[in-house]
Amino acid sequence: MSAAPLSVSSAWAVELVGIDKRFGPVHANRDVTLRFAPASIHGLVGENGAGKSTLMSILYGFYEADGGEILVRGKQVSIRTPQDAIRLGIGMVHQHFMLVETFTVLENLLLGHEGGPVLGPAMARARAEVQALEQQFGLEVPLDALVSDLPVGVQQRVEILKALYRGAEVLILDEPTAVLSPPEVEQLFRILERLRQQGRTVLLITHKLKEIMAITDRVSVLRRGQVVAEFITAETDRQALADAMVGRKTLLSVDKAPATPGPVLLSAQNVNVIDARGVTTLKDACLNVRAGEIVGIAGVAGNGQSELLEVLSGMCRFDSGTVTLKGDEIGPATKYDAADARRRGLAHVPEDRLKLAVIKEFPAHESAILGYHQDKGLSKGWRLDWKRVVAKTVSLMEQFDVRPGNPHLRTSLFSGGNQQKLVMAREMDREPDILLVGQPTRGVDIGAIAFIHRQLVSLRDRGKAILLVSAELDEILALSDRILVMCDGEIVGELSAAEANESRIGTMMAGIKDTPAVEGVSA
Ligand SMILES: Nc1ncnc2c1ncn2[C@@H]1O[C@H](COP(=O)(O)OP(=O)(O)OP(=O)(O)O)[C@@H](O)[C@H]1O
Repeated sequence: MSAAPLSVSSAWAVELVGIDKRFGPVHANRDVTLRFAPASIHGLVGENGAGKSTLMSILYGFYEADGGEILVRGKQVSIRTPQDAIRLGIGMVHQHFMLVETFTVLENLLLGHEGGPVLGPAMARARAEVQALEQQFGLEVPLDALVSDLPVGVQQRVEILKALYRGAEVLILDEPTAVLSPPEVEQLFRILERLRQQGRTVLLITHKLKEIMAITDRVSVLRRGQVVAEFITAETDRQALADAMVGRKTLLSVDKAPATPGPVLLSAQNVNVIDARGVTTLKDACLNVRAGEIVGIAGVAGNGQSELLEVLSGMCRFDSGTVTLKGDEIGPATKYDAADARRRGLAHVPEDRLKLAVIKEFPAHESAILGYHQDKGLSKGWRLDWKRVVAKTVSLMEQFDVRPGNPHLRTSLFSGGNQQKLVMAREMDREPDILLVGQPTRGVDIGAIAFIHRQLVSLRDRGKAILLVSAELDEILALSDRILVMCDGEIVGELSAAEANESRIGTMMAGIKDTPAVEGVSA
């Protein structure tokens, strides 16, 4: 089934008119009217919980609206299921891909195909049709490879191709760049531009205003379920978008004084990690983090940053080398786990919030004390004192502006940004001497990002040592006093904040070594 030619009987590809949706007491979409043009990329921005995903889920048939109507190419339609949406030429690429990992790309593309299993000549025809689409949109994917063997950027291309193969004229992408490396983002943008040139409509949900400015034609801003602003992208800027999202003036840059570093509190010397397959995932890592400084680790995801954080936080063993925590040496044979790390004054905000930092199914007050159950202030005798736990959670929620401030609400019902603020509050509450923090603002809206950044700078200014791993170069550049760059399991270079810029870091991320400066990576 190749994509049908665009037949436009209206100036709009899709119109959402007066869409309303409630989840119990939450009014997720309030009388939303939005119109999307053919041959355009339309951005949708808003704070966590503003109602973007709900609106797109209504368009894709996951949820039914309580009120309002949807028009596709000028005709009123009823979309009750994703199959209805697909039949109307609407496709969606989710943040978490919906592919069968043990199938090949081609098998995934044909899965759920209306004609049932495709064999022999029909299979050859389907392959030819898919290849034609690949050509048309510049979407290269290895059709016979197993999905599980593909990098995340290629899996995403499979999802896009799948939607196009099912005839999508309108493609919804929910935070598509959250999991991509910078070169993968560039490649995705080239594909989206090709889609636009070929008359398709792309609806792009993202928290990254830079992406909105780079690629969209128009952008709509949602706040508390309502459309509060619409812009032609060329006529606006990031600041205006940020202000509309938050509803007040927002500081986009991080306000910080130069660091005054003290003694080294955390160091690694020639640390190596060899994984179960015998691959060295962390090679001879050497670094120092001093009191009163933020050291940022830049790199394309999967180049050893996660292993480095896991070793330093006691979550993963290392095979050789030494870690020194406030003067105490830790070797591969030393007993050192996450609880030991905490006792020694090291706190850790893990990269994978949902897997490692909270328990989704538990109420917020249980996630808010995870790892700190044995604190004397939380127990009565040998049992946890739940009243104190709840009171502690309420206080953390107040300090870190966690919304809603309900300690009994299930953790999974908070937005990503609010879950992250809860984790940051928990880890910073004990004034750790050393904080390891991985991807602190992934999936987090700009209001919460500004808040989290301020907290990190203030911790630094209180003389603490912070090691920050982030896939966001802007974040690394905004926060770090020194920057180390990792590639292929190695720290390939170091730059001071003054020397660092995107292009220099980008070159190092590609594995081209730079001369160590200031502290020296092997210092
Ligand atoms: N299935 C659901 N049940 C109950 N409440 C929900 C459900 N889905 C969303 N909500 C609530 O509806 C509101 C809008 O959520 P939505 O996910 O649409 O926001 P968003 O703008 O996409 O946020 P984010 O940027 O965090 O993804 C939030 O308050 C959210 O908690």
